[in-house]
Amino acid sequence: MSRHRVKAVGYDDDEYYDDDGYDSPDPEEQELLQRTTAEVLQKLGAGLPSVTVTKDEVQETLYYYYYDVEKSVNYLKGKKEKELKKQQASAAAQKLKSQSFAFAHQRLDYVLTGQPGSEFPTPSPPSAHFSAADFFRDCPWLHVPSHRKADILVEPLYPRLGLLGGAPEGGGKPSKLAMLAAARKKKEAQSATSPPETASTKQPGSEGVLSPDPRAAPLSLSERLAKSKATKSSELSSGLAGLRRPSKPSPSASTSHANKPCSSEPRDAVPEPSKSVPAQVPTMEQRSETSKSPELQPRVSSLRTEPSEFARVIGGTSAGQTLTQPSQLQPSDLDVLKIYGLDRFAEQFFDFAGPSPDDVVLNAQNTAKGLKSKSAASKSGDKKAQDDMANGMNDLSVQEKVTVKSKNLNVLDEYNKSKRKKSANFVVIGHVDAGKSTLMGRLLADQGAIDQRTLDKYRKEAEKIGKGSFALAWVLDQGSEERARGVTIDIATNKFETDNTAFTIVDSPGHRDFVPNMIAGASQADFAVLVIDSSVGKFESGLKGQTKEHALLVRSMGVQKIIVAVNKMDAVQWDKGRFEEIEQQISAFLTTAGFQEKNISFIPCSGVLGDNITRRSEDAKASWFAGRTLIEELETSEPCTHALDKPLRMTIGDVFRGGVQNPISISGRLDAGSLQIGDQVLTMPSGETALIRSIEVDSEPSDWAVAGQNVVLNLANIDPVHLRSGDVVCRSSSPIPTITTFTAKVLAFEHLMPMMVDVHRGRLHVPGRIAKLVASLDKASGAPIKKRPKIVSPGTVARIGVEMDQAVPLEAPTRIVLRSGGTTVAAGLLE
Ligand SMILES: Nc1nc2c(ncn2[C@@H]2O[C@H](COP(=O)(O)OP(=O)(O)OP(=O)(O)O)[C@@H](O)[C@H]2O)c(=O)[nH]1
Repeated sequence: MSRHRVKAVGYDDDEYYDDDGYDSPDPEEQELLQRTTAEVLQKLGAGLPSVTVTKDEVQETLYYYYYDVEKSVNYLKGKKEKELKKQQASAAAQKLKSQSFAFAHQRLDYVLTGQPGSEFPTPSPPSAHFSAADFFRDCPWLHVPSHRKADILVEPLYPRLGLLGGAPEGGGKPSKLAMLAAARKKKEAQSATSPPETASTKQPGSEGVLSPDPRAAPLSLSERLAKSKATKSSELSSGLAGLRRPSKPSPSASTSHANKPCSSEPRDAVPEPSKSVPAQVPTMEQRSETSKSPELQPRVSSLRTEPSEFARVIGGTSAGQTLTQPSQLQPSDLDVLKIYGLDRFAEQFFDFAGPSPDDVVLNAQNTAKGLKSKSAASKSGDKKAQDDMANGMNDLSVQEKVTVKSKNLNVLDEYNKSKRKKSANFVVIGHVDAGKSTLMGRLLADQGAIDQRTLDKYRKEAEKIGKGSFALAWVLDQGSEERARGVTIDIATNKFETDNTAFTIVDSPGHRDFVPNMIAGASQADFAVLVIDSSVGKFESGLKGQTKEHALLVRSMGVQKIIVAVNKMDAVQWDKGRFEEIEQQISAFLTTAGFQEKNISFIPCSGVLGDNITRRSEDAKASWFAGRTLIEELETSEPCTHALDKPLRMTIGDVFRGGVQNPISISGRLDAGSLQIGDQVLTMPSGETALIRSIEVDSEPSDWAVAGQNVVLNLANIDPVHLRSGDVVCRSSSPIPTITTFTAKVLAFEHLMPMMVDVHRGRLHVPGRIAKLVASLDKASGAPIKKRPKIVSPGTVARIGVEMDQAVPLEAPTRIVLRSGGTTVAAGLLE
């Protein structure tokens, strides 16, 4: 019959089940089933009204209990009660879940938008207890024995309150700084437009003035504190009223605040969830609109931590005032901070748009001193500064082009027509301390190029540092190090004029360490003045030193005329024999070095005394000398002829910044060609072009310049980074080539072989190497004597191949000097 019973009798399933699956009950049994079903339902309906039991369930139970009504009712009752409890539990859990979600939603909504009319929600206690311990019960790693737990101190995420962030719990008396600031405020208020203090306004024992309003009567600090307590509590009561449910005003708001005037916003100020919180999440547009809502601001501001008394004193807000500045934080920032409970500190600590605490203090101090507040200045000036900067940036233009109108002169015609004096450069060379600078100082002084007053000043200053004998040398040695050491370091140029000639002196250093500078000076010279110290022993040491080297160098650089000033003759009592001895030795050497006898002249002189410089010596011991004085000898020296009609070449001696009119200037001597104002020139090796804005020739403004003249060119339309000493100015139509290798005919000063050398040309010097010895040459004819020698001995003329590490502007026939290890090894002509 039934499955239950059929199974009990042990029938096989295959035998039991017919095709339709079930056997159908007989009518008698059906009647019993109907009757008992009705009974069960009747009984269940009385006991469990809310529980719905289906007819099938009842019949199934009756069938199970052999139509026993009592058993079936009990079973069904128990079952339904269990189900009911289960349903209730799950409903409670669902309700809690939805409540939590709604609360989070409300908080988020409140934080993001600050909906007007909404109140900050507080979660209601959950109806069902949720135990985290139960939830993690099966997590064994959480059950750490207490003896194994480490003591870990976790620093708070936010700074502790105090000072400007609000006074600590319990208030406390104001700090010294607060008192000091209060005193300053008092001074400020007294000096401001407030009415003079009367007996009625002045409170006995007042310690300071805390009135933010200069028109208001000043209050003492104690009054201020008292007022702060009262106003704050009332303000909080009223301010928070809108945030709480009217039916449940928090009594703690008034009491706790009254007791803690400086404490931060109490937690109990946070209202409970309100039904007025809209369930619908507003759109972003709505949020931004509502966040700007003015009526919301007091609510937002009232959520902030109240400033401390010190902050109020410094900031000038009264106790009744709350921080009503709109938040500088974005709602999203606050949202994140709220998660960590930092929201109430956020606006204080991250409000960078407002004045910092330091600014507040400084502003207060400045205000007391009558200075302009930094914040005020910055606020008002910020926009202006930004605008100025933007405009300034727009105004800036690297490509600012200057146009200068050229007069289109025929410069050579102008030169020929001009009555300008011939100009001559001479370089002063010789061993260190031979007296070169002193001699030139004397020359300049005697020629009136330097006034007596300046000389006296130099003398005084030189005596002060124990170098009185160098006073004349200071005319040329202008550098502080040069003066302190009594040694010339770099070349110095100075000018003086005679009736016929404008002379430029190039005083070079005698010390061997500064030979490169001497080479730069020699490259600008038409002729040379070799100064020799005639003192006993000094002449001899000079010969071994730089006397010969300098003479050789100037000759190698193309100087043909040389005047030998046998100096310090006073030190040898104008000994004629000494003079003749020196003359003989030097003459022999110079001739060997390539100077013609007719181009060599000797003058016995004394730079210190000025004998035979510009005037004949009056010393009787010097009466044996009947030759020319130095100035007479200079006058007879013809400057070199220069290639005026050749392409423009000018080696830059110096680059300097002038004034506003002439920001970039270069100086040097024109080696070849000519130029005029308005010319476009090319600088090499940079390859940059520049416009000639103006020209100075021998310190005089000029429209043009020709080869041989010392000029200052004021340039435009070029960045100074493209200009360096040693660079060459030329024209784009005939640029000077830049090369890395060359062949040169040189006179060897030392043994030459394939070796590392420095290549010097004027101010320019670059590292390189002698790559090959092509041939040694006959001195007179220049014909090769020996091809590919392994070594070239000193005094030999040779043709060599040189490679340089970088490309430099060089062209034949340029004079070059090769140095190695601090000595000059060769000098000659680039072929
Ligand atoms: N007795 C005497 N001393 C002189 C004479 N000329 C220069 N001196 C001294 O020689 C010293 C050196 O003089 P400087 O003019 O500095 O010599 P210098 O050749 O220019 O020296 P450097 O440029 O450093 O190589 C100084 O103490 C001068 O006073 C001179 O005619 N007679």
